[in-house]
Amino acid sequence: MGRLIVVEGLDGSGKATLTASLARKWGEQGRTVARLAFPRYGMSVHADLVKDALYGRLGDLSESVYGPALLFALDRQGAAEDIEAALAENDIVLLDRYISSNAAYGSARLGGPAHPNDFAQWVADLEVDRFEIPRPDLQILLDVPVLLAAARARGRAAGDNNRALDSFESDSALQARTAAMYAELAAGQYLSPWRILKPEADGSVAIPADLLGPA
Ligand SMILES: Nc1ncnc2c1ncn2[C@@H]1O[C@H](COP(=O)(O)OP(=O)(O)OP(=O)(O)O)[C@@H](O)[C@H]1O
Ligand SMILES: Cc1cn([C@H]2C[C@H](O)[C@@H](COP(=O)(O)O)O2)c(=O)[nH]c1=O
Repeated sequence: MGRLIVVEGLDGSGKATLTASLARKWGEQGRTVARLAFPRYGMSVHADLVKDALYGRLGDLSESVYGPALLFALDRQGAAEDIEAALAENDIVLLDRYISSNAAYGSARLGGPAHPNDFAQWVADLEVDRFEIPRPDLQILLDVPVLLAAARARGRAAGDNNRALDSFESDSALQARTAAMYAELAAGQYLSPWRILKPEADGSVAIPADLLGPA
């Protein structure tokens, strides 16, 4: 049975870059790695609907906190069997965003740590207990300063006509509250143990040797 490892962090924090780098390094060690990113745009009707909500194309659903969170969760429920199968066949299943994205962004939309709420528990009850979505073995928080992540997200949007900032990405106060929520979830070991990776002064992220495991 493989390990389910998740990379979490803000929009533009470098999750896709880090997951690619982790997969390459584990592959070089001879480990088999399956990768998946959430939301599964283009693969799941729920992911495509939530994208519509993020770009204001679903009326008042965009203002809802629980509505989009339910769509994100249904996207993962639709992938649960594939994740179980990938765990049976690989050493590592590596995910770019997972259940904690829902907990962090939804709690932040309700006000973040300054307005304590039970949204993260609601997400765990829904996704892990009710939908039986596999629990992660390890979550890695890419703890990049909010302003750096925002600058990268803006830079990517400027260079790619298909990557205009969505309503979460363009809300800098939401991003700051989400960063605080991620810190809280990691400190509380939400759903699994967490590791926190911070960038070096030049923005690069060093992967600790013990995270890669024995060569
Ligand atoms: N260590 C790094 N140094 C410099 N630029 C980086 C680094 N990591 C990522 N970037 C750049 O920042 C941008 C965002 O990176 P990436 O797509 O990996 O982030 P992400 O967290 O997956 O974003 P999102 O969640 O918004 O899709 C990209 O243009 C990428 O090339
Ligand atoms: C999976 C997931 C994502 N979100 C948030 C995080 C982002 O701001 C957007 C879309 O994700 P992307 O990586 O920019 O494509 O949605 C969320 O709130 N809940 C989730 O489960």
